[in-house]
Amino acid sequence: MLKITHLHKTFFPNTPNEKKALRGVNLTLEEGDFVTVIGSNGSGKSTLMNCIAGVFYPDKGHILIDGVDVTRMPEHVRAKYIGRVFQDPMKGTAADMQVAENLAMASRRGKPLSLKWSSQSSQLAEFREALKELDLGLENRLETRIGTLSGGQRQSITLLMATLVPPKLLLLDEHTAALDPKTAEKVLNLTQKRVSEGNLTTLMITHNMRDALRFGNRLIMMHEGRVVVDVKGEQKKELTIQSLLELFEKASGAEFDDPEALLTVD
Ligand SMILES: Nc1ncnc2c1ncn2[C@@H]1O[C@H](COP(=O)(O)OP(=O)(O)OP(=O)(O)O)[C@@H](O)[C@H]1O
Repeated sequence: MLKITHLHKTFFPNTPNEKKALRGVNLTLEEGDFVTVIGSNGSGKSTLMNCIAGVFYPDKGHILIDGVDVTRMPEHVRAKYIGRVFQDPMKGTAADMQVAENLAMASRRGKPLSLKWSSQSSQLAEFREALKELDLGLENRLETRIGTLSGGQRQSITLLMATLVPPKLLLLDEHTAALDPKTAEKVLNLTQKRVSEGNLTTLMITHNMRDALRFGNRLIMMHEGRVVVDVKGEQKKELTIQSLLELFEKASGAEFDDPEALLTVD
């Protein structure tokens, strides 16, 4: 489904500020893989996601989504394959547009771009049903401007929009980090539901090790621009924070003197 080979990305090459963000990432995801991604600050997690989404191109290597080489495909063109939710609840939705208008836009993924949207009652009923699932009382607020909603409500709608037309790949970049714990839990449970119902191939970056262990069928850990730990299936189910730290130390040669300084445990 997703095949990444020898991906390299260096920012400000050949300058005193040179930063090798990706140093040969290899990663293959099977259809339906739900992969949690952890790693210390600056290990390359967001850069990897940005390369996959086409925010910028890698210097070397290839990215294939469902057999299509998207490595140098413009971001707006490959957007038809990808659903994305960012850390910032203000991103991903159009604040000045109504809830229904935002959802209508999302329902047109992969179709020709058009700003025109007609409120077909069948579509409105579909949106109402989908909003009901969120359990946030939004099903009767289709005409509310998104900008007036709370961060948690907005992030839930962004998640809904990212999955309304099932994407080939769902990218979640610390999408609950800016929410209070209770709301974060709700959005994570919604994530789990949407991913398993749609059998969505998903990459979810998190700084929370418990969430990384709790969700998904596979976990990868990045360090200095590489994937250093990749655990799946039964082995993933049996992982504990302690065994994960040991795996990391073995694979990277680095020591976690203070794990909490690198990753949030709670
Ligand atoms: N657009 C950019 N321009 C310049 N440098 C960048 C850019 N994006 C990332 N970097 C640098 O590349 C390195 C990897 O950053 P990246 O954001 O991918 O790490 P991360 O693992 O997502 O970290 P965090 O957990 O802190 O979000 C860092 O040194 C960062 O400063």
